[in-house]
Amino acid sequence: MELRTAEARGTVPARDVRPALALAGLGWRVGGRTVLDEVTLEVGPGELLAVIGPNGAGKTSLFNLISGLTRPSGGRILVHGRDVTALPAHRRVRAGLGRTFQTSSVLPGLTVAENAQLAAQAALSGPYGSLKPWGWIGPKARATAADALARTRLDADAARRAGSLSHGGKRKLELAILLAGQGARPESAAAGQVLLLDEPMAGMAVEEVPELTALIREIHAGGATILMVEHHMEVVLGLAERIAVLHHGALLACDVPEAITENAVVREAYLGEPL
Ligand SMILES: Nc1ncnc2c1ncn2[C@@H]1O[C@H](COP(=O)(O)OP(=O)(O)OP(=O)(O)O)[C@@H](O)[C@H]1O
Repeated sequence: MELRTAEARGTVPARDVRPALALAGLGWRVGGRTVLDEVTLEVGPGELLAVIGPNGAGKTSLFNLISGLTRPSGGRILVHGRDVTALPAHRRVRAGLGRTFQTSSVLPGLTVAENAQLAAQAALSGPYGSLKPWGWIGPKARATAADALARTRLDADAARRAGSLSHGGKRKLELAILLAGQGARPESAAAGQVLLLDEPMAGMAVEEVPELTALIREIHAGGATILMVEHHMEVVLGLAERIAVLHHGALLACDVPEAITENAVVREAYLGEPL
């Protein structure tokens, strides 16, 4: 007897089941050492998936591979079904893949608005720039940046020098820069943004954590697919729909938060550290 799913029988509407981001057997070897070992993971459209793991597990290396800063030794990376493994970082950004960095990428001497505007204009101009002089900001970039600052509640600080913001403020500006760069591209908005957030809570004062958490929740609720590396377990458990656990470069588990916190192998990997 032929077994067919309800979707194949046409009793439920067909939906786009392509993952927003798919990693297939992704590996990275450097200096004779396997830093990442055949990582296979799918992030669904609009999903928020957190990657956790002890120090040195390979989380940043994984982000570097996905964003195109380093090339994998093996495996493939697909964004909305498109193979981006061979694309340079700026072409991946055009495919809808944006990233924040663990270390602040904010330009401290510029104003908050200028930081966001430059990101938007760079996205609009492409990797080789336009014929306009450096620093030229067009009306579309201004509007996109203003929208990103409003979404990150930085509009009141637009005229401030970015360097004068608190650490939390700088992390918010990083998010605004990411949103401004992505928002400037209608093609990536249509396809759905895939945002890689590298330890957004790193170095944050305790009182600043809830606001940034709420901001990430809002960006996610707006439709973005988010892959987030984060050590702060309260934030991870509060935001993530699924949690992937990396250990010694291999994917130990990937499941809903309740299953991960109960997982004995995961607990063992953390050597008794609280999850
Ligand atoms: N360019 C490199 N050359 C050699 N080894 C590297 C390189 N980059 C990373 N590694 C090693 O790969 C391992 C994983 O590092 P990675 O920074 O990805 O871990 P992580 O999970 O992000 O750690 P943390 O939580 O401390 O940021 C570490 O042992 C690191 O020393």
